[in-house]
Amino acid sequence: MKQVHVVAGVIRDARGRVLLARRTEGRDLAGLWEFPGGKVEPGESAEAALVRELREELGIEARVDAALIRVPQRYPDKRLLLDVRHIRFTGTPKGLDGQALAWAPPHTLAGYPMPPADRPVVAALLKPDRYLVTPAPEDDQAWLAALARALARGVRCVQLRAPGLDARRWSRLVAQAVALCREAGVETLLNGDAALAGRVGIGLHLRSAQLHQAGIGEAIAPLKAAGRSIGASCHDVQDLLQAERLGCDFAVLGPLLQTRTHPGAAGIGWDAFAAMRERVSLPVHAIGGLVSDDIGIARAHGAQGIAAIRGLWDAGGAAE
Ligand SMILES: Nc1nc2c([nH]c(=O)n2[C@@H]2O[C@H](COP(=O)(O)OP(=O)(O)OP(=O)(O)O)[C@@H](O)[C@H]2O)c(=O)[nH]1
Ligand SMILES: [Mg+2]
Repeated sequence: MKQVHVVAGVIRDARGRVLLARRTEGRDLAGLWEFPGGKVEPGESAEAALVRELREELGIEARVDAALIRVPQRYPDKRLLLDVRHIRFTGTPKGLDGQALAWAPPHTLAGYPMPPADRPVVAALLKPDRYLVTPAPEDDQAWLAALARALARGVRCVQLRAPGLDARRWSRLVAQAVALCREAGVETLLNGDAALAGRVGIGLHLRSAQLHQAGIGEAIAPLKAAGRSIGASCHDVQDLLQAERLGCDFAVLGPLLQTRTHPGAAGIGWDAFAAMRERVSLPVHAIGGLVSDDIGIARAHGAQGIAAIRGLWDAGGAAE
C-alpha cells in the first residue's frame, strides 16, 4: 500500500484561535476541515515541505516550531503519516487555492468534520497527555493524600481503580476521590463499574474483557447520553476496533514495555503500538512501564500520551 508523509501546521492567531482549511471539491476527503499542509516531496525535509505548503496554500512565511504529534493512519487507499507541528508565521493567511478558512476557538475544534487522522491531533491539542490509573489502596487516607499530590503535580485525568477491594469501602473512597478531583477541575473515570460511575456522575473506563460482552453498548448508553467520558483498555487491534465501534472517547493500549505488575507479558514496543494505532481514529494512550519523560516518544508514535499507575503516582517514582 502507498505510504504518504504529510506535514501540517497548527497556526494560531493572537487570540489563540486555530486556523482550519476546508478541502476543496474534486480531491479526496473534499469538504472536510484540516490543518493546512501537504505532502513531503522526495528529498525534501518535513520542515521545508511545511514552509513551502503554507506559502503556496496560504501565502504566509512560516517558521516551524515544536512537534505536536505524528499520527500513523490507515486509509482505504494508503497509509498516511500525519506529522503536525506548531507554527509561527508572518503575513495574513488567505485561501490561495480557493479553500475556505476558519479561525476556530480551541473548544470548538471537535465540532468541525475532519479526516480520521485529525481526531488524535485535536485530542493532542485539547486533552491531557497523562492518564493516572490509581493503585489499589492499602491505607485509605494515605491513598487520598497521594492522589491529592498527583493532582497538585498537574495530572488532569484520573482512572479510579482498585480491583478486589470491598465494595462499601470502595464506594466511600470513590466519593472522596471524586470530590478531590472535582475541586481540582480534573476529569475522573471509574474502572469497570458502570452503575457506580452513573451514581457518582463520572466517566467509565472499560476493561478489555468488558469490551466484547453482550449488552455493553446498552450499559454505557446512559453515561454517554449524560456526556460522560468512556475510556477502554485494549491489548490488540480487535479491542481497538471494538472500542471505536462502541463510541469510546479514547483507548489505552499496552503493555508497551515489560512491567513489574505484569512480568509475564512481553511489551509490544513502539513500532507495534504505531501499527495498531493506525487502524482506528481514536486518541490512544500508551501504557506499561512508562513515565512522564516518555510523552515525547509516545507522541512521535501517534499516542495521546502515557497512562501509568506507578509512573504517575509517586513523584519521580519508578516505572510501573
Ligand atoms: N494537509 C492535511 N492533510 C491531511 C490532514 N488530515 C488528513 O487526513 N490529511 C490527508 O493527507 C493528505 C494531504 O494531501 P494534500 O492533498 O493536502 O497534499 P498537497 O497539499 O501536497 O496537495 P496535492 O497533492 O493535492 O496537490 C490527503 O490525503 C489528506 O486527506 C490534515 O489535517 N491536513
Ligand atoms: Mg494540502
